[in-house]
Amino acid sequence: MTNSANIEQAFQLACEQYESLGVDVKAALDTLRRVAISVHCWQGDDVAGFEGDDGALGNGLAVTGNYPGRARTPGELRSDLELAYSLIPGKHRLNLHALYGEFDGPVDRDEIGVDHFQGWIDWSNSQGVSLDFNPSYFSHTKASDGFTLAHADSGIRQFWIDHGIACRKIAAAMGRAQGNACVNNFWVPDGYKDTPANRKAPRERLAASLDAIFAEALSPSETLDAVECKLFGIGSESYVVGSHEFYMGYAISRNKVLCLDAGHFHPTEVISDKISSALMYVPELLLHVSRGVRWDSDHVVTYSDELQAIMQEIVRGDYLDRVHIGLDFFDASINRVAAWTIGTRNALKALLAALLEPTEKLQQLEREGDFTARLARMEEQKTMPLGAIWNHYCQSSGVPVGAEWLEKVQQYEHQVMSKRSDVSAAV
Ligand SMILES: C[C@H](O)[C@H](O)[C@@H](O)C(=O)CO
Ligand SMILES: [Mn+2]
Repeated sequence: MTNSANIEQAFQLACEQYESLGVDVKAALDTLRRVAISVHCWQGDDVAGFEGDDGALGNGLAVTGNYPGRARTPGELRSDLELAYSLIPGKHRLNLHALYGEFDGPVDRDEIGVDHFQGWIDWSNSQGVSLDFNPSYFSHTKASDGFTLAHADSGIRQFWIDHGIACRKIAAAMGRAQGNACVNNFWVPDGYKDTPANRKAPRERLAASLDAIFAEALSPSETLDAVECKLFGIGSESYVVGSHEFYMGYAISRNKVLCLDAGHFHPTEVISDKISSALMYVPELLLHVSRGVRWDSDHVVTYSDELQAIMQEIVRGDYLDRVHIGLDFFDASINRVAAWTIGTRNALKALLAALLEPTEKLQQLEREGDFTARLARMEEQKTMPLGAIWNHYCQSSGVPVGAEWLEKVQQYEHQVMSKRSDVSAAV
């Protein structure tokens, strides 16, 4: 049933079903086509980066798995990304971390500049893939005790402040080059393994450091600053300086973009329920769409209830212009191009499902107090022929339909990724 005539026939039948509910399928697809997901570079190489050290990950982040073939150079990462983008319908963005610069020799984090990212800017231009950015506050000797911007030592704090300032300049240059704002997201691991005696002082230091980084006003048409909270990390189980309350207050009081990572809250706490509250008080949100599993916050995004709820909230609240959708997962136990493809296609599929809801009808039933009909219609919606619309969208976007994309990844793995030796052998 994957030949193109069958796909179109199934699409026509599905359109009739959706349209009988008052859903405008063409409008839904036009909207979906305009949404650019920010695909995270770090799934491609297990968050190792290109700083020329051994790429050992640390400071609250861990990648598990040893699937062969991770990207070891910027060229390999770009090639892997190009394959992933060719399997995902629509035009998307790339979210780069500062440790992915191209460095001739050792360049410390407080010294990085636009030159180190010119290769990425050129690539972005040639591919039509806009960039987002992140300072890297981990995997560094000056973060080895788990503190950076909230460090008690003013010299270490200043080093990381300078890193943040350098990253804002790079993000602004990216935004200028691509003609749209580069979202620059700040996440710091700072926290304590065990019960702190003073929860207040590190938070005061973090706020002061962030204020120093953001002191210079940069054009929002070039770059937007985002801040990301976390409940706990490996080694910061008892206390994280940048908690949800800390950053919610910080973003509101400084007019910053608030980043909500789906894996950064209590296991039963969901970010879908936070979107409409946060957007009452902050101008914009950045989402790190991820999937928490027990203690780990970064599994590949699947078509889960929470993924669907996140996309429903964005659509039902009419927030597409105020929410930047990014991804954040890193799984080294499966093919990494497949991980990107699965996670991004799922995010888009869930967004399509939300766009195909009879939102106005559901909200009208709710206003009228008809909760029986609201529940009945929401449940019926779950078995509407989403797959037929999705297949048409993939086919008309020139990307593989169904699991056909997997063959392309397997072929690439056989021809390219499997020939990569271990990182230590790469220069
Ligand atoms: C590598 C990312 O910046 C990182 O995952 C951060 O966004 C995060 O979620 C940390 O847990
Ligand atoms: Mn994140």
